[in-house]
Amino acid sequence: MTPGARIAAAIDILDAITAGAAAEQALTQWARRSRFAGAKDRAAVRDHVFDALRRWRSAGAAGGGQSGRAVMIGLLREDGTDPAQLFTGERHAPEPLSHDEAQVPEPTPARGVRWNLPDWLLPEFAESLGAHAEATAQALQSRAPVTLRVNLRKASRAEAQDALQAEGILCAPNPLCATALTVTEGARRVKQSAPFAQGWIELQDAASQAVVAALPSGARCLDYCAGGGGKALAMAADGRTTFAHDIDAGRMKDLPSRAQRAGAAIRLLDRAGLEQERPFDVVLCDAPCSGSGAWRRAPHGKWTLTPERLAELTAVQDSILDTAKDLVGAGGHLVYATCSVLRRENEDRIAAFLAGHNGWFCRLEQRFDIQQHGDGFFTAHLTRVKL
Ligand SMILES: C[S@@+](CC[C@H](N)C(=O)[O-])C[C@H]1O[C@@H](n2cnc3c(N)ncnc32)[C@H](O)[C@@H]1O
Repeated sequence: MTPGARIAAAIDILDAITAGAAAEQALTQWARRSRFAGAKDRAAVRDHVFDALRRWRSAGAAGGGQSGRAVMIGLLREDGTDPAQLFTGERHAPEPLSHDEAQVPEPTPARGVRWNLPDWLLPEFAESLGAHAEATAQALQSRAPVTLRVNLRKASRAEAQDALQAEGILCAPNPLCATALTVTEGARRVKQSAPFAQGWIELQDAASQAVVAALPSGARCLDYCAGGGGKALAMAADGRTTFAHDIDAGRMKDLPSRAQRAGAAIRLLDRAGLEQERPFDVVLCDAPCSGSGAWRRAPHGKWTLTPERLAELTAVQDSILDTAKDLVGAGGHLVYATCSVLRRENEDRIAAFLAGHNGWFCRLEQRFDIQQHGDGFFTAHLTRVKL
């Protein structure tokens, strides 16, 4: 595909997203009907679409509208490319710019446009992040690093780095966690590499790894909201006896094969299994959240979150902590984590838990800022008082 044809594809996909499709679904549907597109084309189109979603408001302002076409025009302008060079109408490129489209709009000073967030979220960001609010909103406008977790049961970080380098995948140690490597070249080949096949590495954000590395000590650990099991795998690699649960067991379907690849033993527990196996020394609740700390990776979430949905999420978070606390033994720890930067999903939930439950104290609350090395995360350690 020509560069212009890739832009045209991105415009179609963005229009499908605006019409209500989920971003991944719109990309998959485009890929299915575009068999001619090679791996590089698909990657380039995906990058255009995700860049546009990260900067939807500012790109729309620079392109003079809210359509996929206007947003792509604006995105090119923001990146210093004259859109007329690519909007040629030739070889599947978008039609040339109209007279109106060729007029570059005056830059707007509106904060929601500069921060590329919906207006209702601006006070949430300001209250949650104070002096860091603007920098956080800015950080969400660029791509996230590709980060690996080295499985120290199989290889040291240096050994994994060398093995990846031998396959042309270059990495640098990530300062957020001793198990983390940031991929600097060859990220798209990671899943085909021998270190991946042999269970030496997993794809995992560095702050996510740091949350597990900071867990309180305790031999029997439960990942109560395990999902795909990224954190359970990290717990098991740390030598803990690891159990995994999720209200939606289907989300854990790949966990047994991932654990086998990693050489880890993880027991999946349903509700009855939880009753049999409790109490645990550490129960991690990596709760469902807005995902605002990871909106670089899933930028559509910025525009689909609503105040109502946020209120629903905080109710789910409270209920998860309330149920999971009963699985923790005396002197044990209930650990809360989200990949959100919003106070309402973080510190406020811990305050609400402590206000409603006697016999617990909070030993640690830690925020991880969105930055070059990792996503935004929050974790808190609640300890059950020994009677
Ligand atoms: C943020 S994701 C977990 C991601 C996972 N820990 C990882 O590191 O890959 C949250 C998970 O919580 C699960 N969940 C939602 N409500 C729950 C509940 N009441 N009890 C247990 N799990 C729940 C969801 O199905 C989802 O898989």
